[in-house]
Amino acid sequence: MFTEAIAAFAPRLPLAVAYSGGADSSALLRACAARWPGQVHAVHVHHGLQAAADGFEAHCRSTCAALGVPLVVAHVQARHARGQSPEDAARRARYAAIAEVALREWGDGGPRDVALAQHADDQVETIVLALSRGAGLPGLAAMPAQWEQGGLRFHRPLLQVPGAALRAWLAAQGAAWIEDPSNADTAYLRNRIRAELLPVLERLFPAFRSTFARSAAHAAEAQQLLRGLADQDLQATGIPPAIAALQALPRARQANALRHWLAEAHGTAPSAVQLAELLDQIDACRTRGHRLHLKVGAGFVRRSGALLGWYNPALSS
Ligand SMILES: Nc1ncnc2c1ncn2[C@@H]1O[C@H](COP(=O)(O)OP(=O)(O)OP(=O)(O)O)[C@@H](O)[C@H]1O
Repeated sequence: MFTEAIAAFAPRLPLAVAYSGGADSSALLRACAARWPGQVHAVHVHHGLQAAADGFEAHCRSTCAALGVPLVVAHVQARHARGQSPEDAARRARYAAIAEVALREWGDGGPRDVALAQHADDQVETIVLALSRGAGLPGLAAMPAQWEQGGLRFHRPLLQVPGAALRAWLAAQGAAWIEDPSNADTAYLRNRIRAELLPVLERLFPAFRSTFARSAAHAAEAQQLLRGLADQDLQATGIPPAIAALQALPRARQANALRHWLAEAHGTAPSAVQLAELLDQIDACRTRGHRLHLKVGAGFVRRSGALLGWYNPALSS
């Protein structure tokens, strides 16, 4: 399964592999370096978060030297904002650091494609986590196999490969990797899902990796349609949206348009309760003197004349 996934992977060359030193990215790096000799780079992100980070970097340096793969190390200090998980903050900081390395170190003729080693088990964990917090379609769509950011194209070529297949391949190569101690830390829900839930799913639904992935793909497709609809509706309502134009839309379309407006213009997301309250208020807002002022996401939505507006008092002071 792993070798088939590598054979089917068709990035632009040269290619960079995001290499943590862990099992998954070690397998990806070795397989890519063997498939495209002299055309593969590695990038390692040193997280100031863990005491062990220096050891990870040293391991990556010696492996890359042995493989003849040029390695760049980027240092980040990921701090998470309130309401953001430390893992999310680390992930965002990591992708931004990789994009910066690409600009600074690789330059013209250097890699523009970057491969990440998330696999089918990671995808299932992402879907289960999304379900557990009542996520909508964007969350259920889970991780995309490809996206663009900072002028780079990121790929996840292993999303159909079970984690065990990667480790089996690596062990057969006699290759060493680092076991990140935080992967066994049961304080992280993701690790408990991996250790406790995945074995049960395996027993009850042996095809769960591919069926869950299919559901995620359906969600991603539906989300694309909703995005298109929100774009159309926001063209009609304007940005920020006019209250009367919102009222002309069915409630579910108002909700969809409002979610997109808040996410794209303000980087914030309403809770289900906040959105329901906002929709009720918009519906009730039929007279000139009607006030509207509600906590929404990380700030407030208020009426300003014929329009809605969003502000965050912490940012505007
Ligand atoms: N410190 C890092 N430097 C570079 N790339 C990283 C780093 N951490 C993670 N990645 C990339 O992001 C992918 C997903 O990261 P995640 O933290 O979910 O997995 P991981 O447990 O670190 O994976 P691996 O077994 O490859 O170490 C990794 O497979 C790797 O390609």
